[in-house]
Amino acid sequence: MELGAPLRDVSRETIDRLEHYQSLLLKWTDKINLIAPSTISTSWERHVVDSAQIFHLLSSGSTKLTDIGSGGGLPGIVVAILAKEKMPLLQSVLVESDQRKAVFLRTVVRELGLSVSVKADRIENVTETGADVLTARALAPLPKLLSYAVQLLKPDGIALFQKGRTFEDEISQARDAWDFSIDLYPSHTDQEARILQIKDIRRATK
Ligand SMILES: C[S@@+](CC[C@H](N)C(=O)[O-])C[C@H]1O[C@@H](n2cnc3c(N)ncnc32)[C@H](O)[C@@H]1O
Repeated sequence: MELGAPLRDVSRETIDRLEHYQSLLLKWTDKINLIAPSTISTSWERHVVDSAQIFHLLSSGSTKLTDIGSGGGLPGIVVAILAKEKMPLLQSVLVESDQRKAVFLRTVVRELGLSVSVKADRIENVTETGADVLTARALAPLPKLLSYAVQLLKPDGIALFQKGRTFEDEISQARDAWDFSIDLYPSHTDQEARILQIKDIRRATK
């Protein structure tokens, strides 16, 4: 197994936990389609390593992370596994409206002893606000993600969104309705993808 750059400096225990998570993900995917069948054979790189990149973009003082539309726990569970070793004060909330996926997420949290609570609800109903960091992967177009960000982040919080090749179009669309500052990071797992680090998000005043 190729660890990938985002996992080179982690302990054997953390790799064991990530492998345990991957095996649960593959086992449950048979029944509830947590990842696309076409990505099963490349799931380590495509999902685990891809999600681990997010951990390296957290600021060191982060204590409260919210991951929305977590699905099978990407990136939220992977980030929480890395945080268990490297950022033990980080507490995460994973928001997932599909009840079966929420059961899966709670199973992983229990088996791996992670500092994570799972909200089996729609993002729009979440009342825990004031997150330091908001993450989302494969959930919604950027303008929609920004509306979730203003709902859930503290004023100086940071959003980390993983986007594929449409990232430039999504950013320019979002500029119609939102003001924000953004930094783009390359993805280790997909040349065409970017990680969008966004802050100072406000509705645009026309
Ligand atoms: C395409 S999946 C992506 C899952 C995961 N983030 C990943 O990268 O594999 C989107 C997930 O978001 C959930 N979802 C979509 N809209 C939601 C909403 N409004 N509130 C909560 N969960 C939502 C869906 O149930 C689904 O599991």
